[in-house]
Amino acid sequence: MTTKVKKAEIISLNNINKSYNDMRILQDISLFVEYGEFVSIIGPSGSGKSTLFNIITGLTDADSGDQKISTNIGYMQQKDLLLPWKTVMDNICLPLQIKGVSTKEARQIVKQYLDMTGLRGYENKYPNQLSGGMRQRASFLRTFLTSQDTMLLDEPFGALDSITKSKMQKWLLEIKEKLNITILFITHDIEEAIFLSDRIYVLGAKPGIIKSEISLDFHKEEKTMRLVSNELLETKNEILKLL
Ligand SMILES: Nc1ncnc2c1ncn2[C@@H]1O[C@H](COP(=O)(O)OP(=O)(O)OP(=O)(O)O)[C@@H](O)[C@H]1O
Repeated sequence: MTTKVKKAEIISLNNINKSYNDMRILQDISLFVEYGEFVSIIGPSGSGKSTLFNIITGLTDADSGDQKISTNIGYMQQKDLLLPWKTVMDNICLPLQIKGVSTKEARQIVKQYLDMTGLRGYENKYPNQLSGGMRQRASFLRTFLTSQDTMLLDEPFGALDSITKSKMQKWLLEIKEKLNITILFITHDIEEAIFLSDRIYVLGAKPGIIKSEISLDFHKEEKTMRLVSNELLETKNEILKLL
């Protein structure tokens, strides 16, 4: 028997509750994320997933409960929020400039990541000249430069066609290793969650409660194998029954 060695918990929520206008949105949410993990949250529309991210990042206060965050967080929201009048390079430089880094230095920093993220050759284009996948890469790199530790990604591939989505999922796993980051990820797509994650929290709606925590131990090293395995169907059915 193998026992899992627990790594450092860098995000830990205990019994978080949140209501809007007397409507309970999140109820007794307890979850954790360990350093280096890829954790997904899957749940129906309106189950409070984005609200949970807003609470973790401090954009919204919980009504009750405890949270311990011991990591720097970059938050990539559902909309890519790239400024249409700025080039890709200038969009990505923004968070660094806001931190006080000079334009010249910010550009030098961004240049180091262009090859790794597949953005080389696109840096002088404007967001409306990019495909959906490229926009998400630019948005990802901009978010990464705000934190460099932990990324909260709210349905980053929700609007992409299935071929681009599949490429971007593989890209994300590669880039996660290269950048040595932790990811907390929201998705509606069960196969996407199974492919990408080390663990999944399944959220129920009205109110948003955690119905299950699923560890994905199969094909941990070679995640593409998951998509053709028997375990995929079993796990997919398990999640479908919960939703
Ligand atoms: N600032 C707010 N004021 C009032 N109600 C809000 C506010 N933010 C969110 N809500 C409500 O809280 C509920 C949960 O919203 P939230 O966006 O967190 O869900 P979600 O699971 O992320 O949904 P989706 O998957 O559709 O993005 C919804 O009913 C939403 O209308």
